[in-house]
Amino acid sequence: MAGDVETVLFLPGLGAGVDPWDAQLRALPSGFTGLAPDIPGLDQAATPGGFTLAGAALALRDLLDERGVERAHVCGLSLGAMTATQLALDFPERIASLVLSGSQVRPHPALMLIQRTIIRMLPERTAEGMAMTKAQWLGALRVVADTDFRGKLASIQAPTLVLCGSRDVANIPAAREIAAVVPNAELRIVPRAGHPWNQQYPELFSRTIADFYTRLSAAG
Ligand SMILES: O=C(O)CC1=CCC(=O)O1
Repeated sequence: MAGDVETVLFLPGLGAGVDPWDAQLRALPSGFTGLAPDIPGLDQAATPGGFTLAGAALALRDLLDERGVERAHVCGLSLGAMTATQLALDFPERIASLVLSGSQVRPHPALMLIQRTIIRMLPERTAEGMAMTKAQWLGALRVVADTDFRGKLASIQAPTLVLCGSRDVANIPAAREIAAVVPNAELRIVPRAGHPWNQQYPELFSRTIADFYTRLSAAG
């Protein structure tokens, strides 16, 4: 942490658009500051091996080095939450806490296949609307599909808030699994919320994480 100010590193989901964490950056409690980079390497996802969670975690560790941040609170949604998990596994000493929303442990192969099949049929302009190409989108989803955090999560020591919208039904089993396996985790299933609920209910998301960070600060 730089000086007395604690840093929250926000990591977005796929195709989250411009400034997806705007509301949360503005609503951080006093004593906290935010960083909200893109997921590193995602622009290379069309090339096999061009984007990996381990590569993204390494680049984020380098970003923390550049900014002089010794330990960060990391808050991720979806692919961002999976990247946050990888960062916590690879560089545990750099992680003050985790917020994992709509994350995954071992994505269901059939669901991933269906998702990729649908995306292949979409027009290119759908991906352009997410500031990606279809090839990058499919490449990133291949990385998601190949991820398997089973057997690894129990080593995470950082205080962890696991979140999932009650309408994000595909990710609720993973949220329950993460909260059961990570030793210092708490779970909140958020009524009426969907998958990208930091943008759907920005004030509620901001209050939820602010409460978590304030409790951590008070606990010292
Ligand atoms: O939307 C994303 O970021 C990709 C993804 C990971 C888990 C999930 O449900 O979607």
